[in-house]
Amino acid sequence: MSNANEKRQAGEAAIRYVEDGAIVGVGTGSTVAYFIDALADLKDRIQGAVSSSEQSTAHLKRLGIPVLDLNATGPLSLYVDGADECDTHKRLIKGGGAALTREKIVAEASEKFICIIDSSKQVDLLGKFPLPIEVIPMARSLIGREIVKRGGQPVWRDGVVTDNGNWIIDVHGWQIVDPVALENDLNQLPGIVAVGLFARRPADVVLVGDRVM
Ligand SMILES: O=C[C@H](O)[C@H](O)[C@H](O)COP(=O)(O)O
Repeated sequence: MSNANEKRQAGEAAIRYVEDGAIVGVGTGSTVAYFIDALADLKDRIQGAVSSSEQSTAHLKRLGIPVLDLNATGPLSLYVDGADECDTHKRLIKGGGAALTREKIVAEASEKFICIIDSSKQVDLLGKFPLPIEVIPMARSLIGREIVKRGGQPVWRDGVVTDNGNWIIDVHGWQIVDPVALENDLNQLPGIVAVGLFARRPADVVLVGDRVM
């Protein structure tokens, strides 16, 4: 079961990685919400944030933190985000909140990725949490069939439209022994926008509550 106290501790602990003058990449979700709250106390000491979702953008703006365009900022020094699962190599499943594609873009643009989680997210093997995949709507069935060929059970997250206007398929039943190989394989399929596996680009630091993993 997830632990709100550990999420808050992790969100607040991540603040120690924020340097004066920084532009901070900001993820999405309930753990990141604690980070955004804490970041507001530093808003006069940073240039602003690059956001990974409309939800985080609204939260940042509400607290008076400038939201900047990644095309204008160039590379970022720091990205802070939560996860749905994290293995011992800091490889992640993300996308429970459907924000995976923009999260992946901001993570890729950032030098350091700090992942903030509670202890319920720690696993030895990724895959108990259904793997979210963002797909172009017309490719939903095509991708569903490709997933079945690979032994997964695809479930359309009916009614959910991502910030990019696409759909989400959650894949149940995969025990992900080689996350890099699966990520690379799925990335080849036309119609997949992004896979919620962060294995090619794992986190650099994982905070479980206020403790470095
Ligand atoms: O799409 C959502 C994101 O990947 C979140 O970072 C992830 O689902 C974890 O969210 P939470 O901190 O609410 O558990």
